[in-house]
Amino acid sequence: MAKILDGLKVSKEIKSEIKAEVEKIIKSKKRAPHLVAILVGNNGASKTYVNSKVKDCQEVGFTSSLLKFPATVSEAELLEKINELNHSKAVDGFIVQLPLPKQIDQEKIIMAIDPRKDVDGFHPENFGKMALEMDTFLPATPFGILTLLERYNIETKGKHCVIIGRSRIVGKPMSILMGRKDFPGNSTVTLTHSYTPHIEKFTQSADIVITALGDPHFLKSEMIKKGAIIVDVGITRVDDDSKKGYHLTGDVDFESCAEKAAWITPVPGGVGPMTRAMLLKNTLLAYKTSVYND
Ligand SMILES: Nc1nc2c(c(=O)[nH]1)N[C@@H](CN(C=O)c1ccc(C(=O)N[C@@H](CCC(=O)O)C(=O)O)cc1)CN2
Repeated sequence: MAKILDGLKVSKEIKSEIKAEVEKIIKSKKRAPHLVAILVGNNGASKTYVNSKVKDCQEVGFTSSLLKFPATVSEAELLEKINELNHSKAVDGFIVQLPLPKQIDQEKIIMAIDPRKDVDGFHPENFGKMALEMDTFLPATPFGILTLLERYNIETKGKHCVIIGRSRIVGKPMSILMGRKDFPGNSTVTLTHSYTPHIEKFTQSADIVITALGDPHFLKSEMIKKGAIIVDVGITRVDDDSKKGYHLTGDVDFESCAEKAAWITPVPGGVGPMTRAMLLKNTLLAYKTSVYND
């Protein structure tokens, strides 16, 4: 039976480490780090995520602002706000919650963010630095997965890591990070996607499988090898009769895969909370490296 990679527990440890650092900052009479989150439209999951990001900031002693825009907002309006935040001395880092409505060019928005405040690590300059193993903000979800593996002392060196999904937020950066020379990296990486025929041919030989598809129960036990490490990034809301009206399901068929794997992340309580903790880490880094904080 697989052991659990408990993202909720590790995220709490990381938050308390950050909180201790913030207490020292405040004691030395400096201002607290400040994160701004931009939310566009009414996507239920996005609302949940930004609200939890604001709550996380309160928990560790950061200040934060949540800027809400209607789904009809123009690209020009958003760009104007980004320009304002880029120049604000009071803002260390900011994020634009994705996905954005169709009329907004996501790449244009990301490109407009000052890379020094890009605590999501999505700007091409930061993505390039990540690929070249230079110091920068790492995208929160892959950063969270690496930290989770590191805290559980999971060996990645020389292992075959198969990633399912090539999104800009998870799959693509994850494929680069797992192959980097620093720990936990040094894996041999296979990046699979919707045009990969017979994905099971790859996952069956993988030491580590990372799924980021949003396809509930996609990864079945017959697709993995015994003793594999399974990381589930998928979080799908499935409608039901509960009070909330839905429950969360990952890409992994948890019950069957847990019988065969050595380690596995749960959904909820796995990668999601780690994503949030890493955003805090990046915001603290932005604060420490801010040109306004000498
Ligand atoms: N600007 C960004 N947009 C998006 C990102 C991102 O990193 N930056 N990633 C995802 C969503 N995401 C962060 O924003 C995120 C996903 C999941 C969780 C989380 O805490 N999940 C919980 C369950 C929460 C729930 O009740 O739904 C869990 O898995 O235990 C936090 C953040 C897309 N957009």
